[in-house]
Amino acid sequence: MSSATTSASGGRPVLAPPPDATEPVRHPDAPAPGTPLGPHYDQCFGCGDDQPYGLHLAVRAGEGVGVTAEFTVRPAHQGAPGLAHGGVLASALDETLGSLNWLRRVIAVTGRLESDFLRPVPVGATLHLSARCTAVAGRKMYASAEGRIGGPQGPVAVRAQALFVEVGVSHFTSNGRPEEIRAAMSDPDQVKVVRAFEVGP
Ligand SMILES: CCCCCCCC/C=C\CCCCCCCC(=O)SCCNC(=O)CCNC(=O)[C@H](O)C(C)(C)COP(=O)(O)OP(=O)(O)OC[C@H]1O[C@@H](n2cnc3c(N)ncnc32)[C@H](O)[C@@H]1OP(=O)(O)O
Repeated sequence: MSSATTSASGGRPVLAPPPDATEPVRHPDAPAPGTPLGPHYDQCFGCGDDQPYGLHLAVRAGEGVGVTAEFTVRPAHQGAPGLAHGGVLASALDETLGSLNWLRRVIAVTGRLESDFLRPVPVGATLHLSARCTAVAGRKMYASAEGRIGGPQGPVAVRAQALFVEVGVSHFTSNGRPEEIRAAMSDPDQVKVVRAFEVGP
């Protein structure tokens, strides 16, 4: 019987890139460091402007295949009184990590996300996030992220390692609820986002 940490990788620790992994490549048209990436979908819980209880994460391109982001914890994000819910913090890490794929112009979804919660994060605190892609192997993208509180140089409160898997647009059109897919396809801004991915490197 395979262990929980090796089951999806044929015996290899799942978040360690395989020997044939390569360095991530930043797409030539990736936005300059410091540029806001903007939401990939206005209803996204992580980055969407139209999600009232969402994280409204503001992600910016960094150097190489790296990003930074800020997320301010609101009362809707509590787990214990006055403290952020761990699942919400994991969502902030997931969204930040997911946005790395925009710099590669690859559509990818989270396959595995491992999170460490090192310090409690109070309501009102801003989590200063940074993420970078560490390796690519075929459709798999390996990445890590951390979130600091009290300022960009403050102590690390959360961190994560993740594996994203490249997918086509059909991942969404075949699996998403038809009414949201129809609405997204009739939104010219959303179609622009999809086209940008489809041009590819
Ligand atoms: C107009 C309408 C369209 C709109 C489009 C808008 C564009 C928007 C742009 C961007 C959106 C991005 C959204 C970001 C949001 C933040 C990120 C999220 O939260 S995403 C949601 C959570 N994640 C999922 O829901 C995935 C659910 N899982 C799956 O769908 C599949 O399991 C999937 C795609 C991950 C893999 O399935 P397979 O059948 O394609 O491929 P297999 O062969 O199973 O895996 C490929 C390789 O990956 C490894 N792998 C897969 N899962 C693994 C795991 N959990 N752990 C370790 N390795 C894993 C496998 O071992 C395999 O490796 P080997 O090639 O054999 O070496």
